[in-house]
Amino acid sequence: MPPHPPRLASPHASHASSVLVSAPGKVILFGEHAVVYNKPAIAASLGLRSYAWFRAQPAGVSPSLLRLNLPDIHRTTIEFPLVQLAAVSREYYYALDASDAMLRPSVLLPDAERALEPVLSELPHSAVRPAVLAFLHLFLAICPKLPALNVCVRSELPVGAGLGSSASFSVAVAAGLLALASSHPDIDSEAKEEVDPAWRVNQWAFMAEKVIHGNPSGVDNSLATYGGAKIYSKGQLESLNGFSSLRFLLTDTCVPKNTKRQVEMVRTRKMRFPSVMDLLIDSVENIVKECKAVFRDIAQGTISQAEMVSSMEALIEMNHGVMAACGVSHPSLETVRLVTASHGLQSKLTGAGGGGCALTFLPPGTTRETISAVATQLSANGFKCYETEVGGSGVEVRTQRSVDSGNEEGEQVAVLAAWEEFAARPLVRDGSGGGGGGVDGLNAYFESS
Ligand SMILES: Nc1ncnc2c1ncn2[C@@H]1O[C@H](COP(=O)(O)OP(=O)(O)O)[C@@H](O)[C@H]1O
Ligand SMILES: C[C@@](O)(CCOP(=O)(O)O)CC(=O)O
Ligand SMILES: [Mg+2]
Repeated sequence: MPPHPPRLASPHASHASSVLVSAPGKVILFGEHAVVYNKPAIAASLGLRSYAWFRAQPAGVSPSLLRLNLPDIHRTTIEFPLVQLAAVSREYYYALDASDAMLRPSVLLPDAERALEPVLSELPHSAVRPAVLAFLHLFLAICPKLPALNVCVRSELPVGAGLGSSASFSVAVAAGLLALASSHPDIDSEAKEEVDPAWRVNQWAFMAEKVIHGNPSGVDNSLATYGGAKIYSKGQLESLNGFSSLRFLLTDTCVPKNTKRQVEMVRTRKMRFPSVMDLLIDSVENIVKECKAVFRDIAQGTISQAEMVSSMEALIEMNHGVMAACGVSHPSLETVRLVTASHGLQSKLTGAGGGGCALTFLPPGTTRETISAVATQLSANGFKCYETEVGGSGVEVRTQRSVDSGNEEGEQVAVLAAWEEFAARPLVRDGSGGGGGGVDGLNAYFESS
């Protein structure tokens, strides 16, 4: 650990790069909550993504700042003068457990969190604190030279709805900071070590998820990092052929839920009634095994499509029932189930439950008319429907072309305009937008890395 406050990066280094990262949300088909107890879960990345744009602070700005723009959570903008961060950082680094804390992903220990308290005390909303604390932990640990940055994170995902917005936020932030750290000659950090970059992103994102969730299983950040349609079990991912060809409707009940609270609730019930809860959790494991067998059988041609559909529907119904028994359903989720069942479609909660999203299985051949009729009825209940692909790419990191060098003034202006648009895009839950507005225009300025 550095025994003294870190040396700040030279504030306006001309080689400072900007980075645009995107990471998907996820949908859990089977296994939420049980996965916290080391049971397997079946999950896939979603077509809805979070985008984090990191820009080096323009030359001439004083004082040097970390400016964090999080419009999706109460339109938050926070500025941390770097001298203020440097002042708290001595305690923070001291409190990190290992002497090589910067060399490997490290959990935010209570003393390190306490050290950050002076810069956190005035955060207005409860949703803001975990996100900012997670960001600061990664920023200080990954970039100990404290570069001056503007950071904006936007999401196509509804926040707090069971689609893994916290994990896609965590993965995007981890990947962006690691990319900056490895490309910035003024920032010496672990990023120069020879470790699989995706592994490192995933591990740091897991640390951020711990700040936000308390006790995450790791399934969400793993899917947001690696993408695809997978079985997740004890930190390992296994591809699951057949899953990504299935279609689902996602319904956000717009009832806010908090994953940390939901996970704690299940733990409390498990401590109170272990003999009951252990069986429920084991039964989720068996549902996952049955689902895996269905995918195997359909791939081998030993069951018909109709048999596959009827098995999936039964498993969805059973998994939801078990989750309800664990105490994590909600009247709004039961309404989704009733509405979709009246059209012959099965639904279950997805994610932490207690509100948030339900997933409805759309068997092959479900007509457009049926989907529209269901969506219309769900909307009439105040819910919001998403039809989205599953199994797409994981985290993507793109670095900005040489506009930071100051040679291309016109392009600088255009990038700034794109930034403003990116930050001002309407919120998903406003019902007024979402879906990538302000992101498409950025493609011209970034290249894959
Ligand atoms: N785009 C975002 N910007 C800032 N913070 C975010 C964003 N997305 C998620 N978060 C953080 O994650 C929390 C929601 O996490 P969680 O309760 O796990 O719900 P979810 O099911 O969406 O992951 C938010 O309260 C916030 O702290
Ligand atoms: C309930 C849980 O299984 C999934 C939570 O997902 P989400 O935050 O509701 O998107 C918790 C976890 O796996 O860490
Ligand atoms: Mg979450």
